Amino acid sequence: MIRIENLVKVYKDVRALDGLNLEVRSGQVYGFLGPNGAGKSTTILSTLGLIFPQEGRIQLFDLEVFANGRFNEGNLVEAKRRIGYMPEHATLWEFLTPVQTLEIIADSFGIPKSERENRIRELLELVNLWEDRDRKVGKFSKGMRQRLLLAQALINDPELLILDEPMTGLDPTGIAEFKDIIKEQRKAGKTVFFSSHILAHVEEICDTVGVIVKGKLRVEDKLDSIKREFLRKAGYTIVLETNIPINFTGVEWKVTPLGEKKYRIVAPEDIREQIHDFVAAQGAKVLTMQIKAPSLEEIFLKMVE
Ligand SMILES: Nc1ncnc2c1ncn2[C@@H]1O[C@H](COP(=O)(O)OP(=O)(O)OP(=O)(O)O)[C@@H](O)[C@H]1O
Repeated sequence: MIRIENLVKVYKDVRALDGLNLEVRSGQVYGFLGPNGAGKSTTILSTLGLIFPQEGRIQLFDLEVFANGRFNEGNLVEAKRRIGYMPEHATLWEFLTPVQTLEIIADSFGIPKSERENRIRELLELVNLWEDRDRKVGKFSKGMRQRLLLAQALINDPELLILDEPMTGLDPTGIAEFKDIIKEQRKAGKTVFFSSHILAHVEEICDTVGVIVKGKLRVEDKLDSIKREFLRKAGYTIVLETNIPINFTGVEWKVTPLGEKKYRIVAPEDIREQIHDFVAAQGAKVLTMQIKAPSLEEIFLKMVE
């Protein structure tokens, strides 16, 4: 649905995108993670033709929208008809109600009046704002505003949703509600690409995560695979009983004698195989084994280091 190759965007003296490669496939919920200033908004704005990158290639669906330093306007317009976009800093008309807001957006997409009423009701029910349909948006909480912005992004029944930091500033209830709506979208067969600088936002809902750091994609994988990979780098503490003094040299293990025949081994990586070999060769016994797996937050921090 989105294919980005070697994208470069330089703002004056800042190289915001430094040869970015990224691919979002049909039906995926893709979490685009990265610390503040990593280049997430720049990627999204480039993808939608809202800013001009200098180099690289962007394809949306099967349409080439950017190549050789220029946008293909025809392809871009065609692609954008099939996309729903929620910007990071969007404004709402404070004196209008959700229904009035969506009527204006529906008109801008040329949705016929006969379909408009049903479509708006359907969307407001989906984002849990139907009960508030006649209240002024100016009185809405951050969570309600974000849900209304999402309803706006969905007005044209898009195949691909692009959401820039949609959960930032929401409280835990707001985040849970927003995640539920995204899960519904996935069930309905939509592809969702959303950015965040908070790892917890991508948990439970993303199939794939891409991590951008300083304008480059550092990791692109399934969340489970990323977790597994880091589990191999977890800390291991094993207590062994053995008649033979342990003397592992040349490895980063810390061996501490714990009284007669007992040793504690602390290692910063998965040493189960080596311990197994030692136990098999020496007839030693494993008394306890602890694995200190890094939390997702620690994994993320390691990736962006
Ligand atoms: N219009 C601009 N002019 C100059 N520099 C810019 C402009 N927009 C962004 N930048 C710089 O480009 C880099 C990437 O910014 P971008 O907004 O894409 O990051 P981000 O990952 O979306 O960050 P955040 O999570 O804070 O929104 C940053 O160093 C930023 O300061």
